[in-house]
Amino acid sequence: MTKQKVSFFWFRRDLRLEDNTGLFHALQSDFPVIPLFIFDEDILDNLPKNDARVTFIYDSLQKINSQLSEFGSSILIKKGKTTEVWKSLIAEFDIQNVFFNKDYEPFAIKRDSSITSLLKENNIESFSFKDHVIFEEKEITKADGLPYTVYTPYKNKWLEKYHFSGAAPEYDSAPFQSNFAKNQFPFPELSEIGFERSAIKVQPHDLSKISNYKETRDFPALDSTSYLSPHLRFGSVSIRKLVNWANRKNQTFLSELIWREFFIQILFSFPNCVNHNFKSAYDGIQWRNNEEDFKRWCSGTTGYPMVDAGMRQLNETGYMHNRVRMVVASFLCKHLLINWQWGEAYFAEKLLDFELASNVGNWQWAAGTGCDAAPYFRVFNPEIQQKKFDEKGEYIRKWIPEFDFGYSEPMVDHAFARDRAIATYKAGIIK
Ligand SMILES: Cc1cc2nc3c(=O)[nH]c(=O)nc-3n(C[C@H](O)[C@H](O)[C@H](O)COP(=O)(O)OP(=O)(O)OC[C@H]3O[C@@H](n4cnc5c(N)ncnc54)[C@H](O)[C@@H]3O)c2cc1C
Repeated sequence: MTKQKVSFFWFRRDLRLEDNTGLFHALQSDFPVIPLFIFDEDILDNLPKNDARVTFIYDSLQKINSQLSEFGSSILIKKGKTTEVWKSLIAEFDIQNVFFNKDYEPFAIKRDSSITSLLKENNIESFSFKDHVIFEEKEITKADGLPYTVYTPYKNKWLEKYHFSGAAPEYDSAPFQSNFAKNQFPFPELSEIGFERSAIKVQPHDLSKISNYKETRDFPALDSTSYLSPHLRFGSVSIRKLVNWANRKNQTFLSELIWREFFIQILFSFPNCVNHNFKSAYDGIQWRNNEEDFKRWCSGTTGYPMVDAGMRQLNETGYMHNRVRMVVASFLCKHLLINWQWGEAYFAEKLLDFELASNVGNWQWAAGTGCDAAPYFRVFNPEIQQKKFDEKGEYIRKWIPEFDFGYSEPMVDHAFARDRAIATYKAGIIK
């Protein structure tokens, strides 16, 4: 029997039907479109069985599947090593085209290049699209064509280009949805993928408090930020819709979305920054890397309430407020003199919104080793940060119930740690 010729749309970090660039183009191809998601064993094998991000991905796919049922279609879910999965799909289906949205992380670039080659060897055309940023790769560069490494000029150029084009185009697939293939693929249980449901949930995003973003965003007890980060990470919201909205509503909020793109373009242009100091002059810093100190930081038992509250919030919920992230990161790198890569790895394991570009970029910013980073001699005082941003101690009490009953002493004196950090950095920076 001859097989039906089909196109595939490969979902990755774009888990939505609406305003999805690659999907919009796939649905206009000459062949019915099979939506696909691959649970990639190369990523999954390193995660705990109850990983909250896997639960979120699973739930997002379920939502997509139920939306697809309205068109008599369904999503094909596979689990395995990506190359092996694609080999078996090529054998099973008569695939004409494959569409997907670009991912700029080094691992993804390598994966996509090898899958594209495999498809080509089998005479299958592949098409990739910009979807999870407004401007990608080399679209925002300095006059000499080199990437920006300082945020403010990057942002100015970004805004100039954005305003010049009016607004980010949005891609409405609705007119083409009859082109989804009419297959009924079984939707697996989470356990069939080898995972368990996590008790930690991704919160829905909330834009209701953004009108006061500038005034409220730094106060963790107000809990007034958008909770968009995991949704942007996995693409359950469209960055184009969001940026167009932010541009009308709040420029400070828009600037934060541009920070996200700044770090994505830094990672694209300087992939080495994942494992190396962005500024190699900082390679000589003699980190203390004390394992007992690291454990106290991880468990939120440093004796500094702002640091401890943040780490407990992270451990319990997979989220931490941005101001507090800055405080805990500075504390790890400066007070404890632990290499930022340890903190980055811990955040990567715990954060629901873990995103390589933003995580590495912000950690290097906090450590002073990054591009456009905080100067090394700026050492946040966790007590002053607490007084400024949680004056009444509401955030702290929420995460440290024992706070009012004789809280433990700081594990290291601030003035001593500050002097030690500055001296160590000074001695380590290669002139
Ligand atoms: C040490 C450290 C590590 C971080 N790791 C991550 C990470 O792995 N993933 C991640 O998405 N963000 C990371 N951030 C940035 C920031 O803390 C989170 O994006 C933010 O707290 C998410 O909450 P929100 O969506 O409510 O933020 P909002 O304040 O509502 O901001 C809206 C969106 O803007 C973007 N944004 C805001 N601040 C930043 C920033 N500093 N850098 C880049 N993008 C930003 C995010 O996409 C965010 O969702 C990190 C920050 C620090 C200091």
